[in-house]
Amino acid sequence: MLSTLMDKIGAHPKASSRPEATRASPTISTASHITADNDAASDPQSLSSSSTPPTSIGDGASISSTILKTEAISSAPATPAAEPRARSRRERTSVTTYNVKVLTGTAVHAPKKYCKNPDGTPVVYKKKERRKTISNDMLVGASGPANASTDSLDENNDRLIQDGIDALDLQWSVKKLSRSKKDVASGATKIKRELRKLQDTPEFAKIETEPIIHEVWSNGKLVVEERPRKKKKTEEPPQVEEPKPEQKKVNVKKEKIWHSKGIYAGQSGYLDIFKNMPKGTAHKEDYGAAEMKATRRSILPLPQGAGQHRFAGDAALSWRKVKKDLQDISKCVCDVEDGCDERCQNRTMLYECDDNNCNVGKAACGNRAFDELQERRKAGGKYRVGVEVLKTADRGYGVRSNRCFEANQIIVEYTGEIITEEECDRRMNHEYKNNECYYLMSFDQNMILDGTKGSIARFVNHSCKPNCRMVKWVVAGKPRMALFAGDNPIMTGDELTYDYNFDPFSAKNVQTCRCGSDNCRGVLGPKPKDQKPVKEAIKDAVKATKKYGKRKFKEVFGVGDTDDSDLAPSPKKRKIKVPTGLKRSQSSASMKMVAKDAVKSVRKSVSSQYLNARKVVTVKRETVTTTKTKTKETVKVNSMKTYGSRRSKVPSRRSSMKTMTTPGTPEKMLGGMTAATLTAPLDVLKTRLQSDFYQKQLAQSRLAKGISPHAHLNALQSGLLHFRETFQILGSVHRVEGWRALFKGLGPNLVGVVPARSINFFVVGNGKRILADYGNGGKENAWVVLCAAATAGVVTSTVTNPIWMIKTRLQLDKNVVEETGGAVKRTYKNSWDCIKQTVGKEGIRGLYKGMSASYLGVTESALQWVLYEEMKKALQKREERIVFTGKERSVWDNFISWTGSLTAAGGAKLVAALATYPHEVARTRLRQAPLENGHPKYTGLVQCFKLVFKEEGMVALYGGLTPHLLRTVPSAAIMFGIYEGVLKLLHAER
Ligand SMILES: C[S@@+](CC[C@H](N)C(=O)[O-])C[C@H]1O[C@@H](n2cnc3c(N)ncnc32)[C@H](O)[C@@H]1O
Repeated sequence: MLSTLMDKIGAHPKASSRPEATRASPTISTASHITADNDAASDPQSLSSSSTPPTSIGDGASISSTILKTEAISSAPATPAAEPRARSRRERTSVTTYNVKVLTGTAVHAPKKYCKNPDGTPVVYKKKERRKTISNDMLVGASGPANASTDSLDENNDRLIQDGIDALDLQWSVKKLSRSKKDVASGATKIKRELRKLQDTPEFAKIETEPIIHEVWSNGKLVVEERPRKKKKTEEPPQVEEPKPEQKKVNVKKEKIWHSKGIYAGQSGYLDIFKNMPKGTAHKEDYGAAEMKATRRSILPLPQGAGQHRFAGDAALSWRKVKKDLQDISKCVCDVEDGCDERCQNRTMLYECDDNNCNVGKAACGNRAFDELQERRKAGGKYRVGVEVLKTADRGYGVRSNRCFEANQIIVEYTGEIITEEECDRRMNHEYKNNECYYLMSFDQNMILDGTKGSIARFVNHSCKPNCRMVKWVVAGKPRMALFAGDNPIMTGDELTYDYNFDPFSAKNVQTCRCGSDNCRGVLGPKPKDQKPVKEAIKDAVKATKKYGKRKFKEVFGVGDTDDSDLAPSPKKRKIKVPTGLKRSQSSASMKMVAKDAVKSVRKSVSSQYLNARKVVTVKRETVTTTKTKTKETVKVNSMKTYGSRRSKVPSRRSSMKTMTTPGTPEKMLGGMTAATLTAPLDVLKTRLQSDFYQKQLAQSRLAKGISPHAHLNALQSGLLHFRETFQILGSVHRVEGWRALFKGLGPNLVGVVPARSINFFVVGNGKRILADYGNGGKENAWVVLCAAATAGVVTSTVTNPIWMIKTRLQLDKNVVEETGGAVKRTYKNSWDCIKQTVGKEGIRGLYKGMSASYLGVTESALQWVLYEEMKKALQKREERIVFTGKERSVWDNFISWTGSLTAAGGAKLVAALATYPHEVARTRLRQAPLENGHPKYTGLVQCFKLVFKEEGMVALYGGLTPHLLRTVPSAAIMFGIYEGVLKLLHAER
């Protein structure tokens, strides 16, 4: 405005050079306001023209913006006419002064017309006085002219002050202000202290202290730009930083402690199980010390997989990926109207439809259960998930629904870690060795699905009348397992169950079923076979399989193993428990084997293989009850105890393992002693045939009879001759020495068999565990078994060699028997005499003769153990195949089942003996210790082998093989047979 005015009056020297009019023009006007006050004396004209209160937005803004003022000031050079001289800082601060004047109504502009002397001449202020205060300006002025009309001046002053008060929006009136006319006249205006205080505040002056640096108006709108960054004070040349020595970051990972077992293992979210329980319902004894600690402290639930299986250990490496092109070989042929219903080939084959194999597309397809489940999970919420864990009265934990499910609707996926059998074994022996319940289920490709860190589905219990079923599907080429509602809908609160179709494999593993249904089978066992008629769906499936070649019929359903009630055939589920007690002595390999076979069979179907030692132990402890009801009651009490307290007196799996490896159980002893007694004559014969005395006698007899020596015969002839001679000697011993001679050395044999067998079992059993634990990461493989067996052989030989030494000498005693007047004179009267004579003549070392050969014989027992394990596995697999296929057991099957162990034991011994026999001959000769020219003939193991081979040929190194085989093979068979038989009897009773 000022500039415009100046333009008009021609006071602006370079009007044309002024920057183009913008919204900043009010700035200029403001600047004019600023100058107005201070230059009032020098330029009252300009002051009067520019001292109107702000009336426009621009003005207002200008008043309230110091920045604009600052800008205006800084832009002063562009409008030199508006600022004839440089203003001092002091002047700029006068803005406040101006505003106060305006506000109080004492501003110079307003009273100009009044500030005249009564004669009409303008009042001339003394500069010094004027600078005192605003009021003083007026007051000084007012007191100036002596002839002023005091009344009119008072009136004017009052009005001016009232104007100011009004401008301030204060609820004051001039009259109320304690100001007397006298005061006014004397220039001592008393403005309230508060008002005076306010005068110097920016708020009072409506000045915004917060700087608005960039304020741009465009098209009538305010555009606020971002504040520019502060400039660096001084721009320093970029410093070349010296490379710092790399500090290695030590990643100190805080190790979390997870629940590895119990209800919260694997669940998402930390829960305090006692928190929300009504008072009195949380019993510590129900949960066990570990769980209590875990929930009370910061132990977290195990991380739950995102609904997917996870590979653990080497499993991922061994997993065969299904080739995409193979699985997507064909699409279903459904119509949109069908919506992939029961007739959908994918559905029949338990393949979930997806974009690759579905003909109708997602919107119309009704065969995307896992997809539906995923959507539900994604949406989240307790009720969409729909399941929760409950604690049952007598079956441990269980799962119930907390929403309704339609018939056949997917409920929850069974997820967990996919592990190899070896890993499974390791976990069983290490991580879970103290656990009472295992959640291991046979899965696919010989792998095990370990649900311990898996989904809640692992808690689903068995029922003989289930409301759900567990089905394995192939989803996008991967096997997945889920619990589906049965043929009826499920209501909120129902406990979810499915038929485990549990195969206990052995009577001792049978668990009592407590499902409480009217058709309860009484035990957790397989479905009765007559309940499984072949269904139309299976036939369809067979057709479909043939047609589409996706999965073999057996792979999908298992042979004839379907549930009548199932629309989609229910695959067979199998549960196997840990063999306990002495059975364990067959090593955990048999458990592994069971798992393995189950897995293989389950490739056909779903197999659930829960290994539950707790129940086994419970069942084992039960007393024999005659009626089913009574059994149930007994079991209930026992198992409730077991469930009730994890610290119950019921032996844990660990203790059962101890039993398994403890030596000296009656079964073993009885087996070993019976075998030794029955085969004693063969043992005598073998020893004699191994000795050089008998070999010499036989050679002489052959010479006398004109029979060619073995060296001149072919293998067959030599074998036949060997047999004939063997049985001739057997007859002659009986004839010449009497039947008692056939049992020479039985005493030490019976004495020795107990410690020998016990030590062997003990060392093998514990050796395997120790070697696996400390040398093979907990895995028990063939090498572990071999090393354990070798160690057992060395220990057993060392401890028992004196016994066998005495036995051998007693058996060979015949060669020094002399007939003297009808009386039989023998070298040794009995075992004790033999010991005395041996120690007396040869010292204690005499008792350890032949020990080097015995050590060599360790190879035989090691080989025997390994072979036996392998054969047992093969037999077990056979058994499983029979059970899984559900075929009728033939006589042959039963025969194999009963004689399998005998055959395995005998077979293993046969092969091992044939492979290592020469050490037996060397051992007998070293123990026999014949003299030649008054010196021991055989001085060491190698010398013995060489000499026998040189003097008598290779055949002599196999002397006594026939009776040895005749004895050891049946002996091994009898021993294991009696051992297994006694076990069967004992457990059948239990
Ligand atoms: C996979 S677990 C199920 C969850 C288990 N109840 C728990 O507490 O962890 C399987 C075990 O639960 C027990 N169980 C399940 N259903 C049962 C039933 N109907 N009767 C008796 N015990 C059952 C058996 O001990 C079985 O070995």
